[in-house]
This record gives sequence, structure tokens and C-alpha cells, in this order.
Amino acid sequence: MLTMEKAKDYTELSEMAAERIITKLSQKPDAVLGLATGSTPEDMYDALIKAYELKRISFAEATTFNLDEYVDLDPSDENSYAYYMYHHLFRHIDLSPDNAHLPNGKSADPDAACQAYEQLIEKAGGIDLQVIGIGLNGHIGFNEPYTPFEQRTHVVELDETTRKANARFFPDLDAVPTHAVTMGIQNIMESKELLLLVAGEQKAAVLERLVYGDKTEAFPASIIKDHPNVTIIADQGALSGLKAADYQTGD
Ligand SMILES: N[C@@H]1[C@@H](O)[C@H](O)[C@@H](COP(=O)(O)O)O[C@@H]1O
Repeated sequence: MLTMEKAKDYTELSEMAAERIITKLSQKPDAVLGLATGSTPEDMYDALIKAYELKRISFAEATTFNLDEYVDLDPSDENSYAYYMYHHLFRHIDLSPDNAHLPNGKSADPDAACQAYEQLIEKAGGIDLQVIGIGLNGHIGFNEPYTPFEQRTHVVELDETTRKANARFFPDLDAVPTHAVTMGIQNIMESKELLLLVAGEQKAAVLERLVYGDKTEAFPASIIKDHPNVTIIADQGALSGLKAADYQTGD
């Protein structure tokens, strides 16, 4: 079932997304959370930190798995996703470092590292709630267009468009890694619940394609319509290409 929730702006979207995680942790303190990076979830993390400071939630029993990580960036590199997570969330909360997982982008044996990551997820009981964003080309995690839907955790060569979109975080385009490790589309689909966040007018065309377009490997996010429990939270800008009836009633 796909449910669409409308936020009036990015702030409300972030609060709504945080509330979903707060509810999950209240019902299941040892929940396994799938986390994402990028600009979109930044304020959701701020809202979660606030909720933690107000003692509304604790992460003491929780476990987290991130979707992806660049290849060859050290966790201390401020452009690595390990650093992003530490900076935006982990250092502010009571999540045990032993329970905070990201793919290993620095392994000498990347395939073995991908398998080990999957085993950790399995051992934790699978992901209860996976937060995802969407790239301008429809990628989820770092699963670029034409990634097979059955793909599991793997090393990817990043699209030029993705490297350009993410260059804003780096000194220049050349500094953007060419490869990343990402959970596969299959792993994302195996999570018990999916929460897709879409913010801003620059994402209106991708959201429009996701909602009205066909399921195709050319547009990786299109697969999520097959997931049994997916919620899209989108703000007004992102929703600007949709007919109102399509998001007020859900689908
Ligand atoms: N690998 C990440 C994705 O996990 C993220 O969801 C997406 C959108 O990012 P943003 O939220 O900055 O638009 O692109 C990045 O490249």
C-alpha cells in the first residue's frame, strides 16, 4: 500500500518524518532503522535530536543501518556518509556506536564487505523502517538507473549526473568519488516499512514520474510501488506536478 502525505514545507516534512521514527521507537525500542543521507533528511535528524533531548525517545536499544557509503573515503573525511551520520545524528544521541552501521567503502575485498553487511542486517532481524530519499534520476540509495531490481548490496560506479548533483558537498567535481557501496534495491524492498522523503520543486518531476510512471529499471524508485507498506512524505514544492486528488486521498 502506498500512502502519500502532504507537508506544507520542508520543516513540516522533517517533523512528520521524525514523528514516524519516534512512533516506531516508542512501539519498539529495539527497532532496526534504515537511514539515509543527502540534504533531505538533515532536518529530520535535527527533530530527532530534539525529541531525544526532551526525553521523548531513546536510541539505547536501537540499531541503525545506512543505505550507502562512498568508496575510498575515510570515516573521518567530512564528505563520507559515516562522518555525515556522526555529525548530524550519532554524536548527539545515545545510540551505541556498536549498533550504528554503514557499508564499508574502504574494504580491500568489497564483495566480502557487502556480504558481511547483509549478514549483519539479517542478524539484527531485518530493517523495521527504512528512510529513503530519491535522486534526480530516480536513484534510491546509490542504485542508479538500470540497476536490476533484484540487485543486493554492491559496489556501483556513480552516474555522472549523480556526481554532479553531489558535487555541492565537495571542493570540486573531481573530488567526488567515482564509486560507492549501496544496499541493493532488493534489500530496500525487504525492509518491513519504507518512508520516502521528497522535498522541493527540483524534485517535482521525479515525484511526478514516480507516481504516474511505469515500473521500470530505468527509474529505480518506481519499484517501491510494489512494496506492501510505503509512505511518501512530500512537501508542496515536490508535489507541484501532481493532481491534488492524487495525494489528498492517498493511493
Ligand atoms: N546517495 C544519496 C541518496 O541516498 C539520496 O537519497 C539522494 C538524494 O539526495 P538529496 O536528499 O540531497 O536530494 O542522493 C544521494 O546521492
